[in-house]
Amino acid sequence: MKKRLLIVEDDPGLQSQMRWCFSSDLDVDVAADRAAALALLRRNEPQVVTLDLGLPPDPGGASEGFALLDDILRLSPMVKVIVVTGREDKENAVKAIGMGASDFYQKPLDPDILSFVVNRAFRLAELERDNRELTNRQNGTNIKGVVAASPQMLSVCRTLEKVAPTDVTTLIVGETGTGKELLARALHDLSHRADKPFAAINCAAIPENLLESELFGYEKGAFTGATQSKKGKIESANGGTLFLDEIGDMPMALQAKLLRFLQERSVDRVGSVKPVPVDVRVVCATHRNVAHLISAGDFREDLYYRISEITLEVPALRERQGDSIVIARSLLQSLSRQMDRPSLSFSEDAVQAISGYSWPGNVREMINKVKRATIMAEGKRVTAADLELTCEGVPTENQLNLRQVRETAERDAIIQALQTTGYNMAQASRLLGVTRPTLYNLTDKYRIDTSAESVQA
Ligand SMILES: Nc1ncnc2c1ncn2[C@@H]1O[C@H](COP(=O)(O)OP(=O)(O)OP(=O)(O)O)[C@@H](O)[C@H]1O
Repeated sequence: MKKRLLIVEDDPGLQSQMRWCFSSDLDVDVAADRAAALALLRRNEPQVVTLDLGLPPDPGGASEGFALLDDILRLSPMVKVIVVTGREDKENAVKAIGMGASDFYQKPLDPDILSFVVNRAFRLAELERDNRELTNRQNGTNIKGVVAASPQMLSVCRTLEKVAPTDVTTLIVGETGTGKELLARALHDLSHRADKPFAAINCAAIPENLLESELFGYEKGAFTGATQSKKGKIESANGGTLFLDEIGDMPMALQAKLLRFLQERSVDRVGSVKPVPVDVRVVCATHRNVAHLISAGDFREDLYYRISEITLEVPALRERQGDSIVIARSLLQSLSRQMDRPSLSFSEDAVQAISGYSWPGNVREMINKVKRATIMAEGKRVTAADLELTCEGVPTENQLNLRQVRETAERDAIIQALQTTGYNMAQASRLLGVTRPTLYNLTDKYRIDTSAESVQA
């Protein structure tokens, strides 16, 4: 693939110096403002962008540059953005890196150093692309209970498999119903602690005054009604894994006590002054935005750093290409077996509705809908109406360009056709109105695994 660089710079002198610096090795585009930069990003899909933060209408400040950085990373998260700042402008450089820029470069322009920084960014983009392709090629997951076929979820599963054998404190974040608890259990099951207890507690479901004694336990006489001593969840997980669900909802006072436990690895039961040493691996989960909680003063930053030695971000179901139909099929199979209605399958309109729907309640919502449909279906086919579904589209402003829209639609249609025909290439190619060789070319192009066995339940 040809290397393409987008230079965003409003100073005509610097524009031509930079163009001169790179045009012998790279395809170079130059934009002087945000609108032109976004148009070139959509049209030419550069792998690397150099971005001068001081752009019109705020050439002396950085507001327009930051807004553009945000746009670029939203539209094309894999692009490497090198932020170009003034000589003394360390603060903005740090802020840009925090937002997701991959590097920064300080003026005045030194062609050798800038070339070095730009080449390094191209190398990084290339390595990441190779890595993504490798991940896409290895389809399927062996994690018990997790059904996944999308590159996004498979990548989460691979990270989980690497993290599980270690004792690092792991934070799992993701919308409600995405499978955070399922993954927390998988972390335990794949660890050396698997034959020891997995103790889970939902910090949002227990009233504040009870949560402390539930977590830390209490001594006899610690409060009215404490007729005998009781171990808390932390102690009962000894040797195993403690799962703190909805950690974002933990009251401030308890956050301090939890932090102390994480630092000292011993618990103080309520009403006791003798700490009890405990060996647990801690996994936390939340559907809330912890950064927002911290800035609102509702979550301790020091505790956040303690619990997030590794963070697993579970994508929403709508962001996982091809997963919705694979999970729906697996659910239909198990639920119809449970309800004694075997051999149910989805009709064509149901398959389309499942793929087109945005699943705001993620897998949990899907379980409810498939359960309902299993009860309601009249024949052997479950229809979109049984699922109470209608189709939705992706908002245009979140799509990079027409090519991306076309390719996403093409990939989804191929996956759907393969799934509908049980991965029969001849039938799928007829359904899609293309020849078999064309279908093989397309599955190669999109790295779609054509063997049904690769999609595991
Ligand atoms: N990839 C998956 N494959 C199969 N089942 C799944 C998958 N992800 C989630 N589930 C199922 O969906 C349901 C909800 O999952 P889970 O409780 O783990 O979500 P959660 O993110 O912890 O939700 P919440 O934030 O509301 O606590 C569970 O029954 C779980 O087994």
